[in-house]
Amino acid sequence: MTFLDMLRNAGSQNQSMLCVGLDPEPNRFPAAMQGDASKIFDFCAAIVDATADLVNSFKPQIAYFAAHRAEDQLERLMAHMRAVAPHVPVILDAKRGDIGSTAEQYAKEAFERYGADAVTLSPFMGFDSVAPYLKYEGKGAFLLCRTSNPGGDDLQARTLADVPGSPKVFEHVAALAQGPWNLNGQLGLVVGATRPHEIERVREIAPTLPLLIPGVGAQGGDAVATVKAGLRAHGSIIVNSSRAILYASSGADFAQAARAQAEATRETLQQAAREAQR
Ligand SMILES: O=c1ccn([C@@H]2O[C@H](COP(=O)(O)O)[C@@H](O)[C@H]2O)c(=O)[nH]1
Repeated sequence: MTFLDMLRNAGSQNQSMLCVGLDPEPNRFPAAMQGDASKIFDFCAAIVDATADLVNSFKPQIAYFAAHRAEDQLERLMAHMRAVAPHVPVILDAKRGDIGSTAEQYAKEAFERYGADAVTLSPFMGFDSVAPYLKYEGKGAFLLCRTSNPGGDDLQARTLADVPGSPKVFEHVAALAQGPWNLNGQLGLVVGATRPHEIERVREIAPTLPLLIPGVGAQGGDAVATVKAGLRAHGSIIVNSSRAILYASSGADFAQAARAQAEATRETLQQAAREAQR
């Protein structure tokens, strides 16, 4: 089954646009595990088990594993997600971008080593840095377009004077992903929930692409405005929240608290979708 099929199925089975982000920081684990990087798998698996029926996807962020030499735990977690929630796609947040020969290795890492269903990529090095991922049939690739961080303005909001219509950089990325770069319909875009007006703009340019939208929760993005902007066209949306769910409680009840927070966030998103459809 392709990434897009899985996303559609999980979204309708779980009635959800929510993606739970897996950004494990051992210093924020509950007392019995605190500071212990060998517990990364246990912590994340408990979150996955508690939320698998509430999400349309999971998004492990690879830096949180690699920083603790815990790639083996990420491999175990990928296998665990496949076992307990085979219908839920997993987006590996790696934000890779490199020359073609190196990109081939990164693609192998994401899709063969970790068995991800989709990956995040930086488009900054151009199409030949993206193409190796598209050789993996049915896998998804999300290009950074208009990111949630303040520094996203530094380059993404600049104007490209030598491209017809003088688009901003993020508009050009959206147009490339909707058009010439999207050879087999595998591309999506990353757009921050902190920028609902620009989600609208991206939707005008890229009406059919799936949008991965981080920034609700800890970064303060507007979940309701995000859904209304993202659902203006036909593509699906994946609204990520990581820390607000993972660390909803610092106690032994962290998994139950994560479930409650995920449930509330899912309901906020669904309610916004209902209002948008009125
Ligand atoms: O523009 C972007 C692209 C990616 N991210 C990633 O999403 C999560 C957000 O975590 P929160 O705890 O919900 O803030 C994190 O993994 C980022 O690396 C992003 O925030 N913005």
